[in-house]
Amino acid sequence: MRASLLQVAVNEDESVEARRLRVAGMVRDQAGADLVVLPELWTTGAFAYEAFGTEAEPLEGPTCEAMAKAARDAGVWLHAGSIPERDPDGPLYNTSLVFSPSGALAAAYRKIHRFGFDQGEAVLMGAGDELVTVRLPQTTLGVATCYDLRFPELFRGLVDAGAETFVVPAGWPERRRSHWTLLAQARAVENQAFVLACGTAGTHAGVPQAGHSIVVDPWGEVLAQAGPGEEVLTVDFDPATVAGTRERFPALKDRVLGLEPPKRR
Ligand SMILES: O=C(O)CCC(=O)C(=O)O
Repeated sequence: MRASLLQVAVNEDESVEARRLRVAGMVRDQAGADLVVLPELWTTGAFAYEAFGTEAEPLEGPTCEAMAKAARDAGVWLHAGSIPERDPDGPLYNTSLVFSPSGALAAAYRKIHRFGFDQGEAVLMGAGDELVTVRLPQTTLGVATCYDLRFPELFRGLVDAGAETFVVPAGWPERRRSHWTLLAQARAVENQAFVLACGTAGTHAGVPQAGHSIVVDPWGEVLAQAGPGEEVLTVDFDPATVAGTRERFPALKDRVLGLEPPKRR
């Protein structure tokens, strides 16, 4: 299976419209890949808080339309990263979109863990409450977004739902790049799954982005990692490795669930 992670540069000197057009072209160039992955909030930038409201769009909006068409033109599964979603009956959401090679919207995932503590996404957007998996011919994807990477229980939930390959679009800041690599490897090792984590490059809202998108195998080995700038990271991997690893080293079968809290003495 061939995956291409498009580590898009998000800088303020490019308009959202221009970037949308440019990224659609980048997706089209990936014809021949099985899966193409984009980062989190690549239209606005994950830290461009004031743009969330102005650029938010419904699931039938201009980004979805452009990405559906790009997926169809390239004939690829496309995890189109996330957009600020405007729900007509609710708050904004940070919503990831997956398109099939026919351009149909196969899944939408509203980010569960919002980043920012008492500012930014955490106050401007609503939280999703549903895990999402997507069945591809080669593997079952489990989707998560950026800050979700810090919450192992979400990934365990995805494993229980059948996930073998995690796809994690992000807008991870350079300041915490070491956590990015470490957490991607940890999620792969503990769940014996592939991790495809695609971040942004560039600087927006004064926040330099980490880049360094990464693909990790179920043994925790880094199969490929990007540098800091805009880059297409292409990797060939065998999804059957997941079943093989889980069979040969069956740690997931030794899980003990529902542990009691410590008793007071
Ligand atoms: O957890 C982190 O350090 C970064 C998270 C983040 O930037 C996000 O979720 O947008």
